[in-house]
Amino acid sequence: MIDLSQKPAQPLVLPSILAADFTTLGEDVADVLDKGADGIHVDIMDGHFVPNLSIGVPIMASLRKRFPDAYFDVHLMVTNPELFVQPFADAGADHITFHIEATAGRKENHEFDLIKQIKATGCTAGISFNPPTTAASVQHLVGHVEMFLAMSVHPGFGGQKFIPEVLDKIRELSPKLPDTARFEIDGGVGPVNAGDVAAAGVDMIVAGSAVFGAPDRAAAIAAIKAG
Ligand SMILES: O=C(CO)[C@@H](O)[C@H](O)COP(=O)(O)O
Repeated sequence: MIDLSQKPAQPLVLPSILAADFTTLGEDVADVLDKGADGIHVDIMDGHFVPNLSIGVPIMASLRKRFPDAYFDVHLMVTNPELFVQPFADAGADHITFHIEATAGRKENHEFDLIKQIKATGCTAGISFNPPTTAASVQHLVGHVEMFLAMSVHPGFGGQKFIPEVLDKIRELSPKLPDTARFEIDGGVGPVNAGDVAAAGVDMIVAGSAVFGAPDRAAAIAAIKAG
């Protein structure tokens, strides 16, 4: 089980189930957990915040039932995160991340209300920011969330090309995090650029196609961790 308050010796790898085969999801998840994945990244898309749909609460509940000891990192790419925090927590999420962009135009301090709501469920809380969003936009949440998640592709789809400019934002923000918070990256990461993202200050790597699409998933996970 991942403890976000502890810095891992090597980056943790969390395969994104968006790249799994949904007809054999349970087997795919079992396989990557067996082959060294530290947890599973669960991408939730509402077709509004991002131009795509993914999965909902029943899949999260089924995953938790089948994998009682696995770590599930839920990433809400949705316009109204407050509607989904409790349902995903009840379904078995360990951690819930929402987007700072989803708080734009909402009432003042909406992000703090969301963090409080997530923590009240017993989950840890994370904040995500898209490639065009500055590090300064989330800096006020240092000390309030257990995870910062930098999107290194425009959210909505797996298999996109890594946006290297995101590394500058990670270099800027990661030194400001307390030892008890983690920095995660998501999108276009695999063995070829894992070393660069780790050097920039990331200690949790979401990898979809680079893991589920690899001919040897154990080797892919090991290579991402090794950097
Ligand atoms: O959230 C997203 C995309 O919105 C990611 O989790 C991707 O699904 C990661 O997939 P790869 O880029 O690693 O294939």
